[in-house]
Amino acid sequence: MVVGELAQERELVIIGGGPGGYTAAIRAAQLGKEVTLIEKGDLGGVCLNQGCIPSKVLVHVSAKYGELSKIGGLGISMSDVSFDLSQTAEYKHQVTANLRKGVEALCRQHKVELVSGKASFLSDDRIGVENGDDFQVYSFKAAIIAAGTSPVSHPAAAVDPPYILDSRSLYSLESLPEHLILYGNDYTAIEAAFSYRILGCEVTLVHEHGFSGLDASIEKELLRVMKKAKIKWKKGMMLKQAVKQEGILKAVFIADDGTELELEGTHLYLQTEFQGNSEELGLNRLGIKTDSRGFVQIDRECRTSLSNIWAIGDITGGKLLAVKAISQGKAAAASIAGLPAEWNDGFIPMVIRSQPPIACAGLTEEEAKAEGYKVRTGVFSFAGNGFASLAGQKDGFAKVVSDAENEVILGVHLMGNGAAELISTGITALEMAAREEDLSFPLYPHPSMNEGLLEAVEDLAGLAIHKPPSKELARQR
Ligand SMILES: Cc1cc2nc3c(=O)[nH]c(=O)nc-3n(C[C@H](O)[C@H](O)[C@H](O)COP(=O)(O)OP(=O)(O)OC[C@H]3O[C@@H](n4cnc5c(N)ncnc54)[C@H](O)[C@@H]3O)c2cc1C
Ligand SMILES: NC(=O)c1ccc[n+]([C@@H]2O[C@H](COP(=O)([O-])OP(=O)(O)OC[C@H]3O[C@@H](n4cnc5c(N)ncnc54)[C@H](O)[C@@H]3O)[C@@H](O)[C@H]2O)c1
Repeated sequence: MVVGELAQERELVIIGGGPGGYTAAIRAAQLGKEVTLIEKGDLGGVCLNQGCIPSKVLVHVSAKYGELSKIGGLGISMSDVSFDLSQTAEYKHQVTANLRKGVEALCRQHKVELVSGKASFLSDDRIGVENGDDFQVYSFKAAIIAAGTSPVSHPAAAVDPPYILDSRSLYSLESLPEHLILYGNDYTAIEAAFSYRILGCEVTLVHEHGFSGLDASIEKELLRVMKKAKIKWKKGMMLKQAVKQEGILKAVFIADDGTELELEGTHLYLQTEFQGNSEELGLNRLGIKTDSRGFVQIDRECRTSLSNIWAIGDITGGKLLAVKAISQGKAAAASIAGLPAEWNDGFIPMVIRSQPPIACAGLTEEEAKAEGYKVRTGVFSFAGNGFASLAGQKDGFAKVVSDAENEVILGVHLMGNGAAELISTGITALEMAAREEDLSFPLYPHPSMNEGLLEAVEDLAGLAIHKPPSKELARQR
């Protein structure tokens, strides 16, 4: 091993080039800091290379494939429709490679020094970086830890890895699974259920509890759409054991009353727990406070228990989302630059790319009631929206939850085409503590899915135009 003799002096070092780390690097450079970004694998982290982007490539491809069966009625005819997962994989590689190149170019343009290698702390102001036989030492004034998490393997599965999938291997399959069993109630399980089912796989979704965090009416619509897509679904079952016997994967599930369910499949996805990648960094040696799962404890500025070290993204636990890592990256950079800084965990958008997608922010009706609000709700089905109708995408609805006492919007829940884009209006409204009128007064493009949200807001006062009156109102008239 070649060991650098002297510690090379740096101002700010960032460990991990995922969405948290590279956002922090660019923002800190914009704020005048000299930045060194250390990455042991690929720039872009889990999000770009295994997570957000690869999963959404499959969502996009399967949605296009699914549309083909409906285009006959539009006057377009096509023959010889086929699907080839290896070409999709090639497309995914091109997309991720281009995005990686983009991140690398941006870093260079902002004069962020990129260092390849595995970092670990030697002390509270020095870091070692190992790359093959080379070992370099850097001293720093400030550091940001953005090293992400690792999945913890599920205790009930004793099967070879190719047949057992976690959220990171689910999108790197070389061939389509014949029968994919998904055990989980998370975004990943739902997104994969739709993508793989639309591409022709048999899909069974099994979980112990309901889909976490969804408004009950959205969950009901999700189950209806899943049934329509022929995704099999079992609730209230816990995985007891998964084994591979004579080339067949067998998963045994057990209900509270002891009833067992045995499923045979080709692949089994297991929703796993995660642990922070703190051990390899030597955080315990430094005395940086972590919890029992290796998640680093931080304050509102993302500062750890050591005053010159910040931590951001998945390694800080809580909601493991790129959207949070990005917000924390900007806050940490601002804090290091001496600016007022606080990361925003107010209205984290919850997006599930089911088909059609779900996007929610703020309180569900059930949460608002539990918090003691006098709640009123407005609901508008996309079946009544002109654009949804012409695009043949009438599934889903918009629902708005508001405080009946002062008309302040408390939550926005969408399921329908374009929901992930449309939710930004809801988030802005929530962030600005908008009242119903703030959303119903502005003009909305026509025809567009946006009008679905407008009509849900109008429905709070029973004034949606493209919705029949309630039976009670119709009787009164
Ligand atoms: C299938 C899937 C779909 C997802 N979809 C979404 C989505 O739609 N929206 C969303 O917001 N989030 C999504 N996520 C979550 C998202 O990927 C993570 O929240 C995000 O990647 C966290 O970013 P991060 O920067 O904290 O860490 P990571 O992206 O995990 O990056 C950490 C980086 O640190 C590097 N590293 C670790 N240790 C060291 C070391 N010792 N030295 C040097 N480098 C090191 C790693 O190589 C890695 O590149 C998805 C995840 C998965 C798996
Ligand atoms: N559309 C999306 O936003 C989307 C889609 C897919 C996956 N994801 C993200 O992908 C990653 C993997 O997703 P997942 O759904 O498999 O995992 P998850 O984050 O939903 O959690 C998996 C398990 O770990 C537990 N857990 C998570 N964080 C914890 C913490 N800090 N302390 C204790 N327990 C914790 C959860 O309760 C759950 O049992 C996550 O980052 C997830 O948020 C996001």
